[in-house]
Amino acid sequence: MSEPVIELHDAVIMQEQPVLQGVSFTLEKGEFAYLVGRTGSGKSSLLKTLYADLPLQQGVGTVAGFALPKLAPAKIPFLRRRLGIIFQDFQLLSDRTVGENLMFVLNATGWTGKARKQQRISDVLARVGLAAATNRMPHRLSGGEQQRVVIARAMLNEPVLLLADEPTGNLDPEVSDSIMQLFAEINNAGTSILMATHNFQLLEKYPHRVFTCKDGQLLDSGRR
Ligand SMILES: Nc1ncnc2c1ncn2[C@@H]1O[C@H](COP(=O)(O)OP(=O)(O)OP(=O)(O)O)[C@@H](O)[C@H]1O
Repeated sequence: MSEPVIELHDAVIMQEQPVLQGVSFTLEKGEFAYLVGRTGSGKSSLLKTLYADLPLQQGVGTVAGFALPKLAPAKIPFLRRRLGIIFQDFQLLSDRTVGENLMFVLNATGWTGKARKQQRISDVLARVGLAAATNRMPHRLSGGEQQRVVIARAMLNEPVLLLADEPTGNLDPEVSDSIMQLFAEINNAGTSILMATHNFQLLEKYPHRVFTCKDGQLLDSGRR
């Protein structure tokens, strides 16, 4: 069997003080899991630890094959290249077209060859149903379309894992549904997904494994 995409053992998730303690879980290749819990319970902090925005100071763990404790700063971009990271607020560069936003990431992650890069941009935009949006400015797109561009951007480097923090937080139910369907397609193609959400309707409608942050611990509620 291939190694898990995420493996944490007895990890402490730290902000200025411990947020979650004794965190142990694995997420297998191709698995989809939700991360739920009240405001301030530690969902974002856990995700930040997984993409090395917060250091893992206690416990052991690997993400996408990178050992998290003592991960050298120079290695962090290589870890992030294996991940797709998606937030609630879209964080597209507002002064560049959709295509330029995606080109920016390809250039920053070492892609070469103009035709190859343009082909990759066309491919990911087609995958999220926005083939015609290359030359549009982000603010001319709806919230749902902007989130699709963010997902396209996250897919550029064929990540093994998508980490999504409230990806439907600003979207109405219908648009949230279409984002979930897109996630399902991405997941079915083999990418693991860990998604923090407050939206329990999505959990009911698209059942997957559920992790709950509660009282400083991470509980594995199993599949709903
Ligand atoms: N940058 C920071 N510096 C210090 N403490 C922080 C920081 N960010 C979050 N915290 C604290 O860490 C704890 C967990 O916050 P976190 O943002 O991980 O929760 P969350 O479950 O994602 O909340 P929400 O659902 O509101 O996004 C909270 O007590 C919060 O105050």
